[in-house]
Amino acid sequence: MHSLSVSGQPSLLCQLEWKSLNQVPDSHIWPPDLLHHHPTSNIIPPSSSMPIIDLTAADSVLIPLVGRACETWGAFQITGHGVPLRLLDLVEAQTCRLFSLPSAHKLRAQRCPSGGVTGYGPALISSFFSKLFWSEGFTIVGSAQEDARKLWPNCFNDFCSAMEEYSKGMKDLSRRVIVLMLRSLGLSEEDIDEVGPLRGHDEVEPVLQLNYYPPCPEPDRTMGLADHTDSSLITIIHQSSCVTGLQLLHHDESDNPRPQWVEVPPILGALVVNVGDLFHIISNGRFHTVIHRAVVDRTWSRISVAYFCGPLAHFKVGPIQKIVDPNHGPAYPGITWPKYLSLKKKLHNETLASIRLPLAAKRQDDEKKVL
Ligand SMILES: C=C1C[C@]23C[C@H]1CC[C@H]2[C@@]12CCC[C@@](C)(C(=O)O1)[C@H]2[C@@H]3C(=O)O
Ligand SMILES: O=C(O)CCC(=O)C(=O)O
Ligand SMILES: [Fe+2]
Repeated sequence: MHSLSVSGQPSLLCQLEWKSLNQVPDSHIWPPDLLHHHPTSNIIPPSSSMPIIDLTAADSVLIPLVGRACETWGAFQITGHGVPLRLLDLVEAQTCRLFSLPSAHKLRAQRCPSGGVTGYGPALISSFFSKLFWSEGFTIVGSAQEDARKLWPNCFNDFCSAMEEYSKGMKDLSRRVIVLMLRSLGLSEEDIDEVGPLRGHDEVEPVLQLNYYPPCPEPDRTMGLADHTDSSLITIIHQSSCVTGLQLLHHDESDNPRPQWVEVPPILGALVVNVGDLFHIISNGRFHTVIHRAVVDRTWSRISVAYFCGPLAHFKVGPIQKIVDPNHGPAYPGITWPKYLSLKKKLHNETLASIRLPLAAKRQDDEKKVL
């Protein structure tokens, strides 16, 4: 997927020696208005909690559960997914090994400042903010070999084989989850083969984002990873099992008129599935693309490994015709993943709104007015 390019990241990497700091430097202090909008403390316990779905159940049980989770939360945790704990521990250990390297060493694999996607650096969305994130990232598109060689010229293999095995596991799992999601929209197995975004799934280059959030002396003054939606169809996240950090913005319509940040509790061996922007598009807006962020902890560091599952680069993703209500028409045009990403690098959280089509009913009204 070399056609993916997200540029505009800060060329100067402010690489901190996190451990030496006993307060947050100005470069990482987030303005109170941004933090005020989304306070990191005072999280009201939600009246319902995020769905946890055990994939060992029968498909007939899973399909409605998955559908409801995607419509109401845009995210859910999965257990019984078949990815062995050994593999989750392995990928976490290799991620830990990478981020434990000395700063100067990690910078050898720095993401190319003029528009690179792969390599070491702040998360790509960091270019939208004047303050830096309390985190480090490492992005792998396809093979990790080139960058891993720069980090460990003589022993890059352990890292690469862990990432490869993990990506393979995630690829199979993402297919399974996507099929359940499509079935919940009313598509049959045959429909999925015909129209589904899974065409060429095996050839899609895996995208992995490794995130490291060091302990922070003043966690309420900074941000690990600011609120965003993922561009993918779905993202599968493994988070370290003892520290909370991932939060979802959830709108609990029954009780609370305002959306609230809800913590995603780490559960040993469970994985988090996020609905991304592209699935929101193919479901014609029925599935909720979830706004999420990561906050940091005073005492503990945290690691997460996110697998972004998207369609083949040339595949145009648009609302699936069979599920579009003819009275309203499609809410979005067809778009490829690389095209969507290039818009996202300019518009960030406004991207979906920028391509949304007026409702067919409204279009007809407007057309009548012109006549
Ligand atoms: C395939 C993808 C998806 C990307 C861009 C590109 C490679 C890295 C991904 C992330 C990972 C971190 C959050 C995010 C928001 C970011 O800053 O970089 C993601 C972004 C997206 O989902 O838009
Ligand atoms: O650290 C986390 O749990 C979230 C990571 C994330 O949202 C991402 O990589 O896109
Ligand atoms: Fe994300």
